[in-house]
Amino acid sequence: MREEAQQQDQLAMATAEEQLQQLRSKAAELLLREEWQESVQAYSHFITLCQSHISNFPQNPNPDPDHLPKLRKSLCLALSNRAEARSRLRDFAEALRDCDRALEIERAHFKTLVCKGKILLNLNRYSMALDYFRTAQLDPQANGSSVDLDGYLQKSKKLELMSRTGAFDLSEWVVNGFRGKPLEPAEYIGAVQIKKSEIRGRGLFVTKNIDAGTLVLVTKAVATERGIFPGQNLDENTQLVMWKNFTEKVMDSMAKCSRIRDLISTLSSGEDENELEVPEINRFMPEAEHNGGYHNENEHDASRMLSILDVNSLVEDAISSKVLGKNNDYYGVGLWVLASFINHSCVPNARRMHVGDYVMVHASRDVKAGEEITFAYFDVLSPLEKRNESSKTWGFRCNCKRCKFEEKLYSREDLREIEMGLERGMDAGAAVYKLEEGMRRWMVKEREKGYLRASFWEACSQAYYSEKSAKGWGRRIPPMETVVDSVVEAVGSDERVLKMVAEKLKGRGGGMVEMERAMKLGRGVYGKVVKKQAMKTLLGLGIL
Ligand SMILES: C[S@@+](CC[C@H](N)C(=O)[O-])C[C@H]1O[C@@H](n2cnc3c(N)ncnc32)[C@H](O)[C@@H]1O
Repeated sequence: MREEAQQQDQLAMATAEEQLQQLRSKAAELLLREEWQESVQAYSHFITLCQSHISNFPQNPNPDPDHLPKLRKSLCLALSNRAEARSRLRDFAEALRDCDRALEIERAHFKTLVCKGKILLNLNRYSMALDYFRTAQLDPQANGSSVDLDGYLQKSKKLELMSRTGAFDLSEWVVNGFRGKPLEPAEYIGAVQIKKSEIRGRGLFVTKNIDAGTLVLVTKAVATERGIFPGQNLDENTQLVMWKNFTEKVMDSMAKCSRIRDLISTLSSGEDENELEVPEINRFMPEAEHNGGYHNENEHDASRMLSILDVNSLVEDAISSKVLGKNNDYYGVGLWVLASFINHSCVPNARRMHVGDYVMVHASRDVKAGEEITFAYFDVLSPLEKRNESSKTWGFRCNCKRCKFEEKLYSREDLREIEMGLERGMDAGAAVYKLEEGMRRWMVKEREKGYLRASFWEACSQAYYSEKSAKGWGRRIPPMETVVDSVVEAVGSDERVLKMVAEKLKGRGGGMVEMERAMKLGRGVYGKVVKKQAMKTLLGLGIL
């Protein structure tokens, strides 16, 4: 009778064994076929069964002494493979959990170490990724493995260095006419902190003096949505579809990652902005420990999320940004969390450059320690009234110092006369002359002259573009360089100002001073990530 029971037990074990085998082969096959979702399901089934075998082992001891270690090994490999499949589905949080469980079973499991390293690289946690690749390299399997471990090691070292120093260089890509892949940037946070802003709510501030072109931050989008539309012709329906896709992508990233949920929860939804908490900058560091502590589901109800996206999403190709090497018909929208703390100002001091899914924010002029970093949400080389209209469409009334200054001055009849004159076709040189005269009468300070010249940029550029007009007005209007320097001092470098200076330089030739002015303006527009020779190529000054 006892023998019979034993035989039945053995039969049951053999059947269970077979079932495990079959499940494992099926999951492995799905993984090989890159059917990630199905493979996750099959591995989950296998893992549950395997775990129940392990926990029932004391009641059903197997005569094979290696049975338990074999089960544990299979479980470790299954967890590792499920992590791989989950990471391909970009479900990094669950994939990391699987890696950690596999490493609990086998501390130096080669495949899991590599998988965890790759996931950490994807999450921009470069130094942690480096640690895992280094540990994997110690494994004897590393030599015979098909994994390009050296490649991963080099990549994480390079990214770790870039993330620590901000030493990015896009020059090669620029010089090669944007052929091939641009450099893959690392996330980087320069000398900045988040503080209460006099403009509104919170803002980003520099903690030390920086010069034009210095990188302030590089951060990866939570999600982007892009398309090519001939003539940038996006009808309302297309816009709606893009927006819907974009919001779905953001929601998906939030569902998968508690860190993203936590960071998005710091953003403004446009309500009571002055009362919002001021988060520590460390919270946004890619290597920051995340305690997964965000739990309030209500905070992220759909309507609040839509408001957050409405207030904080950025269009890639905008007035204060540059997407190098893009097609003219390109349109892209995205959410970059840390960049969302940057307020608008009509005297902005920063611009951004979009490379892949990353945004690089850099100073567009020299900035002093303690100053707030701002960029232009809309065109600031335009008069007050036009800027007021633009800020209205953004849902706020601009609270910057230039607007306050110009509002006070706006009651002046003679200022309005110049505007009306220009509308009626007044000669641009005459308008510039009247403006300069007016500024003397109104006792406008040197610094503030740049504000008004930026407001009348259209007239200024016409007056200086045409040699005839510039010569005709001779000494009655200031030299172009004076106007350019004061406008750039006020609103930072701008492509239109740079183009004018570069064209004059090409036309008349120029000395060291002129070239240095053009290069500094170039650094303000493109950032120091484009070095001197590449900058000359961009400005078409290669032959000078
Ligand atoms: C992307 S957020 C900027 C960060 C925001 N201040 C915060 O505390 O999260 C954009 C919002 O900031 C405010 N804002 C930005 N620039 C402004 C300006 N120049 N004047 C008034 N409000 C501004 C507006 O409420 C706008 O909707």
